[in-house]
Amino acid sequence: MSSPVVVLVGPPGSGKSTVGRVLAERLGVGFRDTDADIEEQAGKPIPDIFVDEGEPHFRALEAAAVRGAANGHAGVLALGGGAVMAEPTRELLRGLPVVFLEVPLADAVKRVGLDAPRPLLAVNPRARWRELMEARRPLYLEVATAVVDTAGRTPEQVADAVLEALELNNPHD
Ligand SMILES: Nc1ncnc2c1ncn2[C@@H]1O[C@H](COP(=O)(O)OP(=O)(O)OP(=O)(O)O)[C@@H](O)[C@H]1O
Ligand SMILES: O=C(O)C1=C[C@@H](O)[C@@H](O)[C@H](O)C1
Ligand SMILES: [Mg+2]
Repeated sequence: MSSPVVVLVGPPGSGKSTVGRVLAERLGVGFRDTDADIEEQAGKPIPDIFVDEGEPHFRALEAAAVRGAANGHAGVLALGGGAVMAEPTRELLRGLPVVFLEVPLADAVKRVGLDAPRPLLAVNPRARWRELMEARRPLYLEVATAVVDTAGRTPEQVADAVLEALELNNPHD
């Protein structure tokens, strides 16, 4: 069974999806994003899943999506921001090259404010983001084999730092 060459974890706005695509292109491998897998399977956007079926249902779909991708996808894999909250998911990630993309609150709020709606950050995004990070930071650190700071870096620079952290060959060097 094939497994990912890089798994990206981190909070909303850390750039997992954006950097993941850059990394996949650099490495010449495929890219998968569990958020996209869930939307495809459910046939609707994530905010609609939260509204129609609730967060617990979304988390169950997410755990299944990570299981599928961690056991069959040989490229770059980006996880949803909350995927690491599930213990079975953290267990699955053990032994895989997992990079925690760090981002300070100010940058994250700037970034996610410009992007698609995120149900957990719909109200009072700054306070919510801080709360999420407090609960999740230890979990991101638990699964990570490397931590990369994204502050003040473009997605391309973050991709370079990820390759360096994992000692993977960067075709751009
Ligand atoms: N290093 C960066 N510098 C500036 N903007 C960035 C950077 N990385 C990502 N962005 C922008 O931030 C927004 C959020 O990025 P992205 O969707 O990749 O985050 P994510 O970590 O996948 O979030 P989620 O957990 O919600 O899936 C996008 O608009 C993206 O273009
Ligand atoms: O941080 C979170 O809990 C989430 C992040 C997104 O990637 C999506 O998975 C969803 O919006 C939930
Ligand atoms: Mg994403």
